[in-house]
Amino acid sequence: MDACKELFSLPAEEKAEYMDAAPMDPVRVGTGFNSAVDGAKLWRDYLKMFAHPDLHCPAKPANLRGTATEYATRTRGLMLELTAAISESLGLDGGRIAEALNLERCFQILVGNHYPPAGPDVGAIGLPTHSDHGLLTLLFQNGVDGLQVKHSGEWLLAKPVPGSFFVIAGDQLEIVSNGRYKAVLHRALVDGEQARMSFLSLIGPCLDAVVEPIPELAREAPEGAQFRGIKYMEYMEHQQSNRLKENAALDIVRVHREILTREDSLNSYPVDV
Ligand SMILES: O=C(O)CCC(=O)C(=O)O
Ligand SMILES: [Fe+2]
Repeated sequence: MDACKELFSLPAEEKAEYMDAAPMDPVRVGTGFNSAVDGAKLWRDYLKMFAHPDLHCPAKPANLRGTATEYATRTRGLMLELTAAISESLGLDGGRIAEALNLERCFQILVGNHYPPAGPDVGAIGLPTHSDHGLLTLLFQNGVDGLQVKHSGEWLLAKPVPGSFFVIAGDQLEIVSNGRYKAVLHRALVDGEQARMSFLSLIGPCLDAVVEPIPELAREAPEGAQFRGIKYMEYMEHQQSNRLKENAALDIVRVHREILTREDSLNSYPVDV
């Protein structure tokens, strides 16, 4: 987190090469600071770097690469263990999801978010409502709250236990589990006085893997397969490059898809997550 803070405070010319990056470039630095998008002020600086199969990292600050390598390795190990437990919770063999998604070559990304204090600007938000495109995300924050999750139609403040990770289920988990696990809708609010930082490690399937409900789960579900198969890479490109409302990316693969009104699909933020 310190290395990340240092990166955000580097002069703009040191970060410039990563600031013009496109959604699928392996290192991206961005700011939503003070930018008005559809009337909402996004209040966030971020760093994103692909961490697996290959780690891509800005050259500065000098200690970032070492820290990121260790962080990526350890959090990946933990998420693979969680995936095995999830697999068993679905009545499958522990290795079944890892095998179906080729997790040996899983895609992993590290994200650092910095939300400066918003002061009296009550209209500012950190990150609008979305679900994460991957399988699982581990979120760690500095002691300032702001993450909210939607549960039974209500926004609840997620208060991670200090020193622990908060686990977020992503879109690929919803697909592969045939909807038994739901991708969590979440958003980040900003604090009036304190800067908030969050650091995320996300794993997804191998980019070439075609993700679909595990056949055993689809067979035992009365309504059959809830999603059609899609290559994870294509899913991610779709989610990252479109103006989508909340978790509407899942709708492109949903079999019994709800009909979106034109207004619904246009009333959206370009969410860069
Ligand atoms: O900062 C947070 O609490 C949430 C960040 C987040 O959801 C994301 O980067 O995808
Ligand atoms: Fe997220």
